[in-house]
Amino acid sequence: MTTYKLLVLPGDGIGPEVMAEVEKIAAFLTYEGFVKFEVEKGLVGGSAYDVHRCAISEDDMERAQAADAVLLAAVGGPKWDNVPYELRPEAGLLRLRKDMQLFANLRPAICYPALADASSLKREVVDGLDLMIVRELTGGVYFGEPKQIIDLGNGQKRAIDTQVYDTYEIERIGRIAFELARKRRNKVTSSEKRNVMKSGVLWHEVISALHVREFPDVQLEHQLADALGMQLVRRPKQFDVIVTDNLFGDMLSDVASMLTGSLGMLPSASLGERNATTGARKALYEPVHGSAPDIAGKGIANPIAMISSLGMALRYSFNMDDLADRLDRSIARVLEKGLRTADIAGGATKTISTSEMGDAILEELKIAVH
Ligand SMILES: NC(=O)c1ccc[n+]([C@@H]2O[C@H](COP(=O)([O-])OP(=O)(O)OC[C@H]3O[C@@H](n4cnc5c(N)ncnc54)[C@H](O)[C@@H]3O)[C@@H](O)[C@H]2O)c1
Ligand SMILES: CC(C)[C@H](C(=O)O)[C@@H](O)C(=O)O
Ligand SMILES: [Mg+2]
Repeated sequence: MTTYKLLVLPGDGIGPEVMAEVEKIAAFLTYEGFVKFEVEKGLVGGSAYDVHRCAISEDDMERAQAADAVLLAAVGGPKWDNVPYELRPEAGLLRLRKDMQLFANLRPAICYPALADASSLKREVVDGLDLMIVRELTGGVYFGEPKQIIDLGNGQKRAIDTQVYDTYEIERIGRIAFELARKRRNKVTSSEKRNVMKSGVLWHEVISALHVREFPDVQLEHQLADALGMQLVRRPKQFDVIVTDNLFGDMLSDVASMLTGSLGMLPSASLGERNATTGARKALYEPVHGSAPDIAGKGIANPIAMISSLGMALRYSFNMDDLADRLDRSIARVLEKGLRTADIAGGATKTISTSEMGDAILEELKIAVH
C-alpha cells in the first residue's frame, strides 16, 4: 500500500479544535488499513509567528513542498493585529499557495437536505443546491505588484494594489472549470467585471476562446461579478461551476457558504498542475472559514468544513473516491439524525460540541466502511 505524506497545520483560533477531529478520522482510516498516512505536524500563522517570528518557517515550507497533501485549518486572530504586515498570520497561508503554485481553488457549496432550514434563505431556494466555485488562487490583486502605501508628503498617503492576470493563468483555471463541469452538469459560469477592469476584459476573452477551442460541448455563460453575487442569493440552483478570479472567488465563496447553512460547512481544495509523468500534483486542503476568534477556545466550532476537506484530499490527492463518498454520506447521516453544532442549530435547542460532532461522524463512518 502506498504511504502518503500528510503535513498537518492546525494554525490558530478554532484551527486546532477542528483539526483534532480530522486527526481522529485519519487515525481511524490508517488503523483500519484503508490508507497509510505518514503524518507530520507543523506551524503556520500566528502560532508560527509566536515560535519562529515568521508566519511559516523554511523548514515547514520544505515539508509542505515534499508532502503528498497539506491539511491546514485556519490562521489569524486579533492577538497578531499589530505584527508587521509581511509577518502577519495570513502571509503564511499566502506563501504556501504561491510557492506551491496552487492556482486552482475548488470550493464546493452543497446544501445537505437536513440543513435546508438552517440557511438564511428559504428552503426551496437552497434545497438540493450543489455548486462548485473554482477560484484562481495565485494571481490577481492578491499578488500583483506594486502593492504598497506611499507617503505623499502633504499629509496624504496613497494605497496601491494591482490586479494582474496573464493569458496562461486564465487559461489554466478555465480548463480546470470546464473539465470539472464535464463530470457534473456541464455548465460553466465565468465571472469578472469587464465593464470596469482590463483584467475582466482579458478574462472574458480568454475563457470564451478556450470554450470554442477545447470545450464547445460545455454550456458557457458570463455574469458580471456583482450581478453574480445577487444571483447567488436569488436563484443559486442555476449554477453548476462558477469560475472567477482570486478576490471575487474569495467573496463569492463566503456568500455561497450561507446557502449551505454556515461558513462552518464549506471545505476547499487548492491544487497545482499535474506532473505529466507521475500524475501527482501539489495540494493543500483547508476549510473556507477562518480562525473564528469570536468562538475560539469554547469547543463549539463546527468541524464539518475541516472534515470535508479531508474528504476532498481522499478524492483529489489519494484517488479514493469511494471512501470520500462514504465520509460525505456519514456527515449527511449525522445531520439527518438532527445533531447540530451551534452555527447550524436553526431553531434546535440542543446543540453538540466540536468533538461530539467529530465523534458522531466517526461512528457513522465506522458503519459506512464495514
Ligand atoms: N483559510 C484561513 O486560514 C482563513 C480564512 C478566512 C479568514 N481567516 C482569518 O481568520 C480571522 C478571522 O476572520 P473572520 O472573523 O472575518 O472570518 P471567520 O471565517 O474566522 O469567521 C466569520 C464568522 O463565521 C463563524 N465561523 C467560522 N468558522 C466557523 C466554524 N467552523 N464553526 C462555527 N462558526 C464558524 C465565526 O464564528 C464568525 O462569526 C482573520 O484573521 C482572517 O484573516 C483565515
Ligand atoms: C485568510 C485569507 C488570506 C484568505 C483569502 O483571502 O484567501 C481567506 O479569506 C480564504 O478565503 O481562504
Ligand atoms: Mg475568504
